[in-house]
Amino acid sequence: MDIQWLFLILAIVVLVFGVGVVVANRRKMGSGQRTELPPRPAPSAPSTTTEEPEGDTLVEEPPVVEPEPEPEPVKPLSLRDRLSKARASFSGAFGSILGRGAITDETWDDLEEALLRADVGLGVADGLLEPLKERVKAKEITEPSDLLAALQADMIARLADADREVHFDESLEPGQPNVWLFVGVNGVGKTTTIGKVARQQTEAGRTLLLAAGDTFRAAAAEQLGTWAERSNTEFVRGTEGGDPSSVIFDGIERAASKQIDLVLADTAGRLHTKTNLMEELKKVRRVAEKGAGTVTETLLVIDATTGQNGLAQARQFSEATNVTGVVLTKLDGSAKGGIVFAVETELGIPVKLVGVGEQVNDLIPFDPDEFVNALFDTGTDG
Ligand SMILES: Nc1nc2c(ncn2[C@@H]2O[C@H](COP(=O)(O)OP(=O)(O)OP(=O)(O)O)[C@@H](O)[C@H]2O)c(=O)[nH]1
Repeated sequence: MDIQWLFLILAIVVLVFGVGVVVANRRKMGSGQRTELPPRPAPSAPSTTTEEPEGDTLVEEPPVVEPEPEPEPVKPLSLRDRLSKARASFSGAFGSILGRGAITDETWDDLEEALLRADVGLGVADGLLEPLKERVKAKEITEPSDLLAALQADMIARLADADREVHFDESLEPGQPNVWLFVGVNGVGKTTTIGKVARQQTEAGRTLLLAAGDTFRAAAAEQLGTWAERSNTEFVRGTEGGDPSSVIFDGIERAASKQIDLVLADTAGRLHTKTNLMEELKKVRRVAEKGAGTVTETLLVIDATTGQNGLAQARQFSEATNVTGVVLTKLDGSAKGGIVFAVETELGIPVKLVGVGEQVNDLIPFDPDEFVNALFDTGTDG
């Protein structure tokens, strides 16, 4: 064989062997890489893509998002929760009465004290307890628990039969707005109450205008303006120290021209001039009735924390103007919820709405059953 041919055959053998070794090494390396891959992120990792070699392509996995834990539902406070201070006036007395096991002289002292502390007034306290004493004397009631149940029922009965509707006259023509006047001394929560009513009435589908007839304090008008913005209602205000009646008159005229359903009118609780407040309120009412509107409610706003003082105010206001209902505010912070009984029994004015907090939904229709039951429900207070 020619030496050249020998070299050529040798070179081919070496080449074939070399390629075989390289391919075998590559295979080996390929399988080694796979085992050295970093571990896959756990499903809960926030990363949204996972790279995993599969041949030469990168596979995108859908993001693994763990569901957010359900937020604990916020339980709205019940009337019972809001009345914790008022209930405290009763719970101590009820505890001692039930603890004694029999109806004694102390039972009557405890009950009278609890009722007076809650500010129902002496007349109402006597009116509630005297008939019960007769029933105990006649052995119709013998157990302390039955006595408390009878008192609870009598308190509910005393508040029954009142017309608690806030009146809106649907029969008035467009251009003849209903007018609700809000009266009461400063700081009782008039402006806040108007804001809450505005929101509720707007949600009920009525169109509204708020008239800032309290011209004593510029801040009061500004506060009302903010409520008007929040509930997207029309708003009329006057100059500071201006005539409250004219602001309300202008408001009613504007509402009439725009065919607005309802005007909520804030009034002064104090005046710049020496004019008597009550005379001013009479004038407000006269002027409000002069134009296109009809006053269908005059709501007296009373701060429940003032107890019997509130009663004195109610008497004065009702003598000056035809008060058709009471709004009792701040019942949530008051131990003197008994004022409800004093106002209704002594003045015959129904409590129509109660304020139980500062938020827009914290104004609710007054429900005697719910109210009295909340006062007596001392079960879990300890
Ligand atoms: N806790 C509680 N606070 C209330 C309630 N109603 C009103 N308030 C608060 O009482 C304060 C006085 O309320 P306003 O609405 O400004 O009282 P006002 O009668 O208009 O007083 P002036 O603006 O001074 O005429 C504010 O801080 C209100 O948030 C209620 O039902 N519960």
